[in-house]
Amino acid sequence: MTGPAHERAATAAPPPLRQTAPQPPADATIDIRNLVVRRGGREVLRDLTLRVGRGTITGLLGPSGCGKTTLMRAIVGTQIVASGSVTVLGLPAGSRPLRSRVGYVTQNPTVYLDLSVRDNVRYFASLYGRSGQAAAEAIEAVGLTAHTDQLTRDLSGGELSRVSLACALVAKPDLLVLDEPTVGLDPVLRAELWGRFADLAADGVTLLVSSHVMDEAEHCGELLLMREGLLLAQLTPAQLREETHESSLEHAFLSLIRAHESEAAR
Ligand SMILES: Nc1ncnc2c1ncn2[C@@H]1O[C@H](COP(=O)(O)OP(=O)(O)OP(=O)(O)O)[C@@H](O)[C@H]1O
Repeated sequence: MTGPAHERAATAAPPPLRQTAPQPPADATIDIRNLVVRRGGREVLRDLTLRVGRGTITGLLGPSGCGKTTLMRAIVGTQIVASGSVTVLGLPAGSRPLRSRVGYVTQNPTVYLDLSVRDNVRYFASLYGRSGQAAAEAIEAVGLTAHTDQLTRDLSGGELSRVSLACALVAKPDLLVLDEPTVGLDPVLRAELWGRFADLAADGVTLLVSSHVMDEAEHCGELLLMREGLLLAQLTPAQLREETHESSLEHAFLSLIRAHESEAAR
């Protein structure tokens, strides 16, 4: 989006960052300092500083175009950054040793359409030295056991994205970055996936999950709330409700945005 209003928004000095959630320890899984990213000649991430602790589920929330995917790309090391630092598991984002330790599932499923579900997941298993049994477990975890022998080209959109997720899960990464993993899933499957994410976090896996649906925020231990390339707040769902005096997380986020806008206008 271009235009005078947006250009003004991109150059206005951001109000102070609100970070009310308990700060994770120094050995945070993700440690970002003063990150600036430009795309198409525009600052799409504007001086972001945040830390994400190990074994947590962090929800990355904000309206379409606010920079969620760009931030995830910076974390997995596929985004050129203009300035600032992104450290993952103690190493610079994108460095070679992180390749097997960081899983990234994009919004566009990246699977081989001419292979079955099993063969896709087994292929990724072999890349990471995992067994056929691990592949079967990953397929089970995403609820696709009944489709194991089906060619992926014959799957529905939601099923296809779950194959991508299984391919990431089979590597048993320390950090799993998921871009809108529940889009197109029915409520039962959504609940099951969030249950699975909770199990992974309990095992020490760190999950960063983006969504633009605020009711997903309920499943997260902590939230990163973004708007127009800025991090508005890092806090828990309970803190968001408390700060805004709103019981619905959707209303709470809107209230936070309004408070931020009036702060910026002053
Ligand atoms: N390749 C590109 N070239 C120029 N600008 C881009 C490019 N990709 C993204 N942008 C812009 O960067 C901004 C952030 O995009 P990003 O995809 O990170 O947003 P998002 O929050 O993930 O959106 P959504 O929820 O719709 O996926 C948007 O304004 C977008 O138009």
